[in-house]
Amino acid sequence: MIEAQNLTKRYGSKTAVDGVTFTVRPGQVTGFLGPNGAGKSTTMRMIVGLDRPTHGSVIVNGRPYAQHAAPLHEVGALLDAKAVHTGRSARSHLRALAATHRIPNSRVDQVIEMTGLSSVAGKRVGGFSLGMGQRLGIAAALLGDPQTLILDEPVNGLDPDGVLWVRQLVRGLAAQGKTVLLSSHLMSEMAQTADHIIVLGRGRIIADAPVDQLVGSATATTVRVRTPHIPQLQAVLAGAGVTVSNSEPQLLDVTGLPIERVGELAASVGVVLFELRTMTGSLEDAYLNLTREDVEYQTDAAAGFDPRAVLHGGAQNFNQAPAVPAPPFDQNQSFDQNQQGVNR
Ligand SMILES: Nc1ncnc2c1ncn2[C@@H]1O[C@H](COP(=O)(O)OP(=O)(O)OP(=O)(O)O)[C@@H](O)[C@H]1O
Repeated sequence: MIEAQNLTKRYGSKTAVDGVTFTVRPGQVTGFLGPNGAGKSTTMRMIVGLDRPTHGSVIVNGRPYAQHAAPLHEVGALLDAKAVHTGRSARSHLRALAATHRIPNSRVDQVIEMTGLSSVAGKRVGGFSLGMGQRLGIAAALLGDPQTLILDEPVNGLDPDGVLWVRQLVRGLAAQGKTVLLSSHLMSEMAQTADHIIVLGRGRIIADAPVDQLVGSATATTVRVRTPHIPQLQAVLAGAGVTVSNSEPQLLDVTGLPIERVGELAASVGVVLFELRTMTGSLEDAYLNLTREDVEYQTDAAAGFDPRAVLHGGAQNFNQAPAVPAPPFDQNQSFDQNQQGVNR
């Protein structure tokens, strides 16, 4: 469990995190969303004591991170996959971390296998691709079999197999009762992975709700009707609180009426329907609606885009079997044989 109270971080005149209060609960995956510069990474760094709050506090599993005697067993964090000694092999990097907590080498081998790094475990980290570095960061986060995991953009640079693996991994960890806080800019992926979402905008919390609730409240539900009798249907639908848009021939999108009522009104004037269905918004729609005012670094395209117009259909058990085996690398494709490309 992560509990933040009035957490604030200022860098000079810049307020990166502005009095946020939230709880990240065990047994579920909590997605941490927000535009670039919203304060997600700063918040995550404060959770693990890498940044000191200007005001407020944050505790993990009941106490500040720095007060845990064996933090790797409490909190596993992937914050910056590049923060690794490039001259070491993946295995020696993990063994060095493990030695700080008397974690046995057998656990190192286990997390190497879990993260699909077996074939490159002896290679220097300096030659790892971005995706391999991410896997190594996830391996390090899992090393102490912690109760709480904090993963900043863990799927960044992963191939589709890797993205699927991370999704299954974190879902499995949450199912074991662990607390998982995960940031990502991939909304479709987050929609499939998270149970609960916290959205930050300019350092403040914009939303903190279960995914379904967030999508339901931040997007409009539309009834889509396909009929050859558009004018007759439009005439009968016209009324207070009903919005009808006609984006294509034979197609109407109706907001403000339940699907049953649209069907009844069509029947009342003898209009034949070829299609009648409810279209709910996506997490991406909800996110874009929520953060429209809070995007600091905005492109013209994003500024002019109206998302509302687009609706789419515990215990330290080192012997625990890996929940989801990771797909191995194609070593020939992913590994920089010349050891030149650091974190490509
Ligand atoms: N060490 C620092 N010194 C000064 N400003 C900083 C520092 N770290 C972060 N900031 C600023 O604080 C704000 C929040 O940054 P942060 O990296 O937490 O955002 P973020 O939500 O993680 O963004 P992104 O999605 O781009 O990773 C930004 O304006 C950033 O420039």
